[in-house]
Amino acid sequence: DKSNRYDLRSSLTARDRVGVQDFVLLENFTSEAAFIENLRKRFKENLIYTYIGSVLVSVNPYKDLEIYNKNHMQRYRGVNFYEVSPHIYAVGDNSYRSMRTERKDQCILISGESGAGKTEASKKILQYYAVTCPASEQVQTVKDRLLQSNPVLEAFGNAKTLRNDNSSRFGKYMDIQFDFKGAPVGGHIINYLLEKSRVVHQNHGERNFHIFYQLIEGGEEDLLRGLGLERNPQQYQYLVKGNCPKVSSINDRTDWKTVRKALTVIGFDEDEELLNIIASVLHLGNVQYGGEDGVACITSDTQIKYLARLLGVNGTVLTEALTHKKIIAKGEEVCVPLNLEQASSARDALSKAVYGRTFTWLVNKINASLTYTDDSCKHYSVIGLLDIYGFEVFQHNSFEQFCINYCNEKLQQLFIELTLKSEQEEYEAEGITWEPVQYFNNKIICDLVEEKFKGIISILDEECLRPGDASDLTFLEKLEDTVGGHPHFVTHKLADTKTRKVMSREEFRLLHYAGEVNYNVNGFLDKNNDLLFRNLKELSGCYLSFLLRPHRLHHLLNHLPPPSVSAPPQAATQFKASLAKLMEILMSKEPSYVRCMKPNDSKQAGRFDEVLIRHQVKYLGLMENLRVRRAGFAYRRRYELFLQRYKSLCPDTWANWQGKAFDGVATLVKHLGYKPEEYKLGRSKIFIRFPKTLFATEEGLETRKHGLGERRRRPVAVQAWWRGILARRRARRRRQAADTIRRFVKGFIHRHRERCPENEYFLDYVRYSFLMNLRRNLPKNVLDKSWPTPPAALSEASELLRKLCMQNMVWSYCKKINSEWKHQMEQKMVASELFKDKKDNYPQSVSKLFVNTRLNGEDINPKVVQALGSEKMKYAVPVTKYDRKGYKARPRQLLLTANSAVIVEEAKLKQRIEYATLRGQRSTDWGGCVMFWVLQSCFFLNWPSGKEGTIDFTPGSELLVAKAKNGHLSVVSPPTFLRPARVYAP
Ligand SMILES: Nc1ncnc2c1ncn2[C@@H]1O[C@H](COP(=O)(O)OP(=O)(O)OP(=O)(O)O)[C@@H](O)[C@H]1O
Repeated sequence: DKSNRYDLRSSLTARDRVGVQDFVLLENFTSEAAFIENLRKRFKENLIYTYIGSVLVSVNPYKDLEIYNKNHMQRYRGVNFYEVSPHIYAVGDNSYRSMRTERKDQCILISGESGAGKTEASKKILQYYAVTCPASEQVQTVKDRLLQSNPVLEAFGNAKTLRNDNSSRFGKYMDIQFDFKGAPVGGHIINYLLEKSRVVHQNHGERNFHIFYQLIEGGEEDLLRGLGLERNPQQYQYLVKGNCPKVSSINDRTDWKTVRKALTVIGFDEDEELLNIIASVLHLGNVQYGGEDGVACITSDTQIKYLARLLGVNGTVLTEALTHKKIIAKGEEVCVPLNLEQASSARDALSKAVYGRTFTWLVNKINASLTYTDDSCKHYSVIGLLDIYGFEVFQHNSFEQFCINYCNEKLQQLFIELTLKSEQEEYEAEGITWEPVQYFNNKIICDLVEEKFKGIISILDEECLRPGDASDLTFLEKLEDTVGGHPHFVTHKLADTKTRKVMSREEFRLLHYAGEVNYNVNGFLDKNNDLLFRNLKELSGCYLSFLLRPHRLHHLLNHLPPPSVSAPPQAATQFKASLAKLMEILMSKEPSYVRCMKPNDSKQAGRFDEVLIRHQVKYLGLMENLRVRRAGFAYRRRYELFLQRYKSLCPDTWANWQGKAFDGVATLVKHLGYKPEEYKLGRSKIFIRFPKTLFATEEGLETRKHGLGERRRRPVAVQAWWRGILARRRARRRRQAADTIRRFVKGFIHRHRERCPENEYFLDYVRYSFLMNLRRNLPKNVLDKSWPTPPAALSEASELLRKLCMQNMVWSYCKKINSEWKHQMEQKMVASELFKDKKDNYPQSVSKLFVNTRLNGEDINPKVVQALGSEKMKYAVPVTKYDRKGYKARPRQLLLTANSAVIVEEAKLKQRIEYATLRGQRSTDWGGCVMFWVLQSCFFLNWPSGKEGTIDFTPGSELLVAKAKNGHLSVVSPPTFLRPARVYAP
């Protein structure tokens, strides 16, 4: 993984870095022109993705780019958001990882106008999960079904429009459920506001839902014959309105095969009935009316025959239902014929209702096949994908645009709720100083639309339900009366002259957060009513018989027109309720945003229409988004969580931090080298300003985890085993210690008794410690009288030992006495007799040995040798030589060594010199009477007898022997040289 990451980083070429990858890094981040220029620059290089913090902005390339293969998927796996070039896979991966690590449900909200690439983006995320998430055999089935749900839903819910050849004509929210291992195990889809009007009418250049064309183009001959269909779309009124049955970018025949296969994967076994209904809708469209006096009658019964067969209804009842309506007059039910226009409306209403319910039923079937049935996995995490129509602003905007734009207001409200507002509130709550960002809170517009009693939807419902001649125009008047003063509402009547010029009298204008939109009220009431003529519902028992079988789709009953007394919820109200539910779902999750844009209106690759882009930048609220990102902090986490996650990165916080979490985090970030401008510490959370700071930390963690993980996995078993051994060892030691203490105490109590089991441990211990003590403190010499005090039990043995020791010392002492020593002793004895109590310095002289010279009869001034103990003094060495008998002494030499000063006979000296290696100076000139050699550690003076002289010793760094001016012999010597430590006194 790591090497992969480096590969990837190095693959971030100069091209990848065109402009900025994240708008947050734009120098001039408040300039819309700079924003668009960055988009343009990147788009020209086929870099269609750019971030605003964690929001992904995507521009539809209208061509296949080589950035969606498996290699790419693998590269984005587990890689931090900012390490690689922006991509839809990074968003998918980020949500997936957050879900896994933080155990929080996620949602990815994909918005943008028709053709901007929302559906493609959601499919890419789904494919990413299908490829990269772990899978078992069962999971593979779920993955397949999740993927295959797309072609089915697209066949029934998508159509070619002017803006998009494959436009989703419904909103879709899809939950992907993951088990604890992170494998996708199920899913659930909620659909919103299918554009049913397309079944009966299409604008020029547009088509009906794909499935009709697929069936006619791709259906096998037998199948078509059975359904009473011809292989020619031109034959069907519902397929010719847009005058565009064939589209070059669409291959209906292959798509048909794909859909059939997908239906099999999903486990769909009612496709025969499904196709019957699709064919019925086409036959219904071909029901033609004629008639006189305004009374409608069906001109040909061919369609009725087919319909009766395909739907299993009675032909006469169907004919009656398509040409009459029931009304209650004076308490009685009366059957009233319809005029031509009314009959056509009834027919179209039936077609729309049939198709709409079939679509809902299909979604339910898909959901049933995606339901995860394993009971052992009750707790799964969820990633929701919302692919919903973006803001729509056309030349003529109607009820559908009103609903769609209302939905977008709600989503913007959610965005504000989840990011902008809560962000600022959080900073305040955490005590973090932050300049508040001014943003437009669109709640005021949401309220204008949805408020109870006073909102536009309530007023519309009221008009639909009130008795009397309610019409689209009376609805408009009602609006003027009720919300006329609202700052975001204008009508022709209320507008200033300038606005009046661009508004018709049938329009009202809403000032949406993204811009102004004029809505034409024509058809508002009908579309909101969405009702079948009351008597058509009687058909329901048969024409939708298979749908109504309880075990199949019992809930469809709820969607059927209710009995005449209680009115069904109106379309807008239903939509409002389902949006409220959606908001609730999204609110409980952590959102990620993908903002899709289309670069031009002609579906062309490489064309970047700045006007169109500017428009989208505005109504996607991107500049607002960027402003907030730049002012705020990119990331925040509770101290406990932050510390828990990153503690291993600092030796002070690893493995456990004992103090407060706040202090731990402070220590940690200090260790990580965060700069003051990069973060702030709030009351309970750390706030990190730039994503890159966090990602550097994340990377550190990854590296560390890699190391730790390796080490941790292998030794777990060893650790457990070793811990067991240590614990047992500690327990054994504790037991032994307690036992020892117990025996010691008992022994102490019985210490004066004879040796017995109670005190034997104690006595042994005492004996042992006495002997050890004695060994360390034996007397040093025969004169030393010290002896450790024995314990009572050992006094006798101690005395015996003491005597033995003394005898031993005396014996060794005696052994050392040689004849010379013996002689000394005798001398000392003589001296004692002579000087004891007579000479003051006698006591000090006792321990001093007589030097040989003296013993040899030499007469050396005692001062000489004594003084040799100090180097700083001046020493006189008077050497007058006589032997005892008065003969001239044999030539003598003064030998000064490190320890002694002795006069030796020349002959003996020569002998010594032979042993020594002569290294040093030799001088013969000291008043003509001195000969000396300087050896490494001593020097010799050749001293003629009867001569007197003075030697001056001075410490110095180098040995130097010379005749001084005053006639003395000057010896400069290093401190270690010629420093007699012990001398023999003469
Ligand atoms: N990432 C992409 N790479 C290549 N082509 C793309 C990409 N995204 C979108 N397109 C092209 O743009 C067309 C429209 O995209 P898509 O159907 O996803 O738009 P949409 O936003 O879902 O529109 P609608 O709201 O009408 O459903 C696609 O059919 C495809 O041809």
